[in-house]
Amino acid sequence: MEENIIPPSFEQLEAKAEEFLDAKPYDYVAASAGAEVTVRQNNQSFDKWQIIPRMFRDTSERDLSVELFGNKLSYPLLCAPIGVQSIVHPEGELASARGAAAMDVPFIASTASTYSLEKTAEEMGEKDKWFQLYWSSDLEIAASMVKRAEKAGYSAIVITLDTPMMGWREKDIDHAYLPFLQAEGIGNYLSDPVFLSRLDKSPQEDMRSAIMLWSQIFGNPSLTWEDLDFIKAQTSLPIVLKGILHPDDARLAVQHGADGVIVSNHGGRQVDGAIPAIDALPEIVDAVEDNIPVLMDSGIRRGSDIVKAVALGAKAVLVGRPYMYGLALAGEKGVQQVLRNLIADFDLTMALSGKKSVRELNRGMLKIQNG
Ligand SMILES: Cc1cc2nc3c(=O)[nH]c(=O)nc-3n(C[C@H](O)[C@H](O)[C@H](O)COP(=O)(O)O)c2cc1C
Ligand SMILES: O=C(O)C(=O)c1ccccc1
Repeated sequence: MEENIIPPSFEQLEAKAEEFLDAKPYDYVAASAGAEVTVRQNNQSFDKWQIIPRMFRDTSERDLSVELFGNKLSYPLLCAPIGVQSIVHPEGELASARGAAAMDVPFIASTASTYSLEKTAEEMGEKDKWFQLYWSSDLEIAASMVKRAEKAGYSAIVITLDTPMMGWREKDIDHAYLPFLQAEGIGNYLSDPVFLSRLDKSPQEDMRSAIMLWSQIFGNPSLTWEDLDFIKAQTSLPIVLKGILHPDDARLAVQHGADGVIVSNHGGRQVDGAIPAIDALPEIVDAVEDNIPVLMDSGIRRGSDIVKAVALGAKAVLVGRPYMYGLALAGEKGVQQVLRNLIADFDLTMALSGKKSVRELNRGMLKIQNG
């Protein structure tokens, strides 16, 4: 890889991806819902929190690891589930999964992947991987995917609750861009025995009908808390609920037996005007009272963002768009470099704040501006 193909600055990385990609796929990744207020505030809200570094604290040896669901993670960092990655790079999720594995960062494979979950798992060998479920309105398909993920070696199931339908994404509407209509992002369906059994003709013979069926069964806006038992009954893996923003929903998650929650507004792609995830985090951490781990995503761009989120009580964070830009620019190596930069920045920021272990990060090290 050429020197500097992955700029260390997020803003430059994004600008470079914009230059490199066609407008449609770039906007699909970069843009958000509505006037894009939430995506901006996701980033700005981190600035409100200020770190108060401590001195003379022997930070020569540092431990960045955390424990989650009985597994040790090298860093409090995972790759967020991102669908249709083939729109920015032909190897899509396969390259991202390899890049994440090389950095010892768990990869969360999306239901809406272009490549099947089994193929992605193969790329990662024994490295930690989670599967993200879009809970189909065809319940047998949802069950089938969860069982396939467990069989393929995934160690947790993330259920995304905030996207039973796509948000109002003005740039995509303007471009009339829906990658699924070109059969991208439906690899887990085209490889699913239950999905295939619903078709009269195989996708090879009649892809249009397969895509039509996908569009009918993808989302499931009728789900309620009572339905969670259905998925729990399909698997022994921990269940993590993604898209939690209200403390009452975090309490409901605990009551209904979720094993973890991810505080997220989907990178601002669903409800424009939604609360920034970092602002929702502290109350949610308080609401779950250490019963289950709380993770967060939406706006993680630099090491200091990770320090702040963990200090506010997140056990780990997920990063989304930055690694997509790395994938676009340099495939597997690009993903690796984006993650390496983020981890190096996190390590330095933690050390320079006077902390030698992730366990030492706490709210006492932060001050809220004008607060
Ligand atoms: C192009 C794109 C596709 C996404 N696809 C999924 C998906 O398939 N499943 C999911 O749970 N979240 C999906 N997300 C949301 C991410 O998992 C994550 O919540 C968000 O990107 C985090 O914000 P960040 O981009 O600011 O880091 C997607 C995000 C982007 C940018
Ligand atoms: O674009 C997204 O944010 C997303 O979550 C998604 C949903 C369905 C298919 C692919 C991606």
